[in-house]
Amino acid sequence: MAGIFAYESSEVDWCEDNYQHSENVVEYFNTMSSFVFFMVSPVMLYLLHPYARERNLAVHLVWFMMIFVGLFSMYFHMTLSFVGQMLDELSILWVLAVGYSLWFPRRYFPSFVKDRSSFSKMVLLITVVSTLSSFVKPTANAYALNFFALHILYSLGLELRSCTDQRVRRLACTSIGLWVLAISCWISDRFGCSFWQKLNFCYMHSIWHILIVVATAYGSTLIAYLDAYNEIPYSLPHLQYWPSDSWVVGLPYIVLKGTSKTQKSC
Ligand SMILES: CCCCCCCC/C=C\CCCCCCCC(=O)N[C@@H](CO)[C@H](O)/C=C/CCCCCCCCCCCCC
Ligand SMILES: [Ca+2]
Ligand SMILES: [Zn+2]
Repeated sequence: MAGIFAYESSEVDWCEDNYQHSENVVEYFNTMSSFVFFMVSPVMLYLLHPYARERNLAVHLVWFMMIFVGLFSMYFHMTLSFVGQMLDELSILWVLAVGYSLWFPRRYFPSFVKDRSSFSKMVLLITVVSTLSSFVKPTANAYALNFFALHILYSLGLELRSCTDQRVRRLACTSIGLWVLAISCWISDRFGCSFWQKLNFCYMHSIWHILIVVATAYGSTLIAYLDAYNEIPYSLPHLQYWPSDSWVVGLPYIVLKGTSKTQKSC
């Protein structure tokens, strides 16, 4: 039993050299870069509050749980333990489950699902079964999780087919661009380690941490915007960037310009 908590008891070992900067931290930069979860999550909780208050306070669960994803990611890279790996992967699975329950467009619900509450129960059941199955072949979990990103991109493509709003399209392009960069880093750390070792630059997984958090901030705001547009159109949702709309870098958020039932804008 103690073995599953032991340092390096996970079958996964990322490209970064182990114990390079501390004898207690296996992968120093991968551990430290997980700090970005703690920086972005509180800002997103703050920025999404007006939308969450109007739509459903459960929206806050996504970024609240992302703080735990960051915590478990730090623990995993610090120890490379089996428990760390499972906590890291299962916390991502449960964030995805909450995201799907809240935001999956109701027009794509399977025909036997009558409302969002039944859909959430179905997602809960699938997530519990997936949690149990994840112990069967733990090395396959990360690949399975990445397939959800493909499904999210596919669903976004369907949603955006008829949208001509330039702000929405720009956010979609940035989200997808960030995700492509992030997943390229993840794959190249996994499969191109000998190349990065020759360059003496084994930090692709650390860069993935930063990019995937920002991609999630962009992607989840886009999904939340489309949800607001469909589910609470009277609130007249608009996209803005924090700290300033005119800055090149910033985090997107939703401003609700209407409070009573008025017409749609996109
Ligand atoms: C309609 C559905 C809406 C759902 C929206 C929910 C969005 C948030 C979901 C997940 C957050 C991703 C957090 C990533 C944490 C990374 C921690 C990590 O690095 N773990 C690795 C080990 O250290 C592990 O190998 C990684 C496994 C792969 C995780 C893949 C997660 C899928 C990411 C989905 C991101 C959506 C971006 C949307 C872009 C348009
Ligand atoms: Ca390593
Ligand atoms: Zn990681």
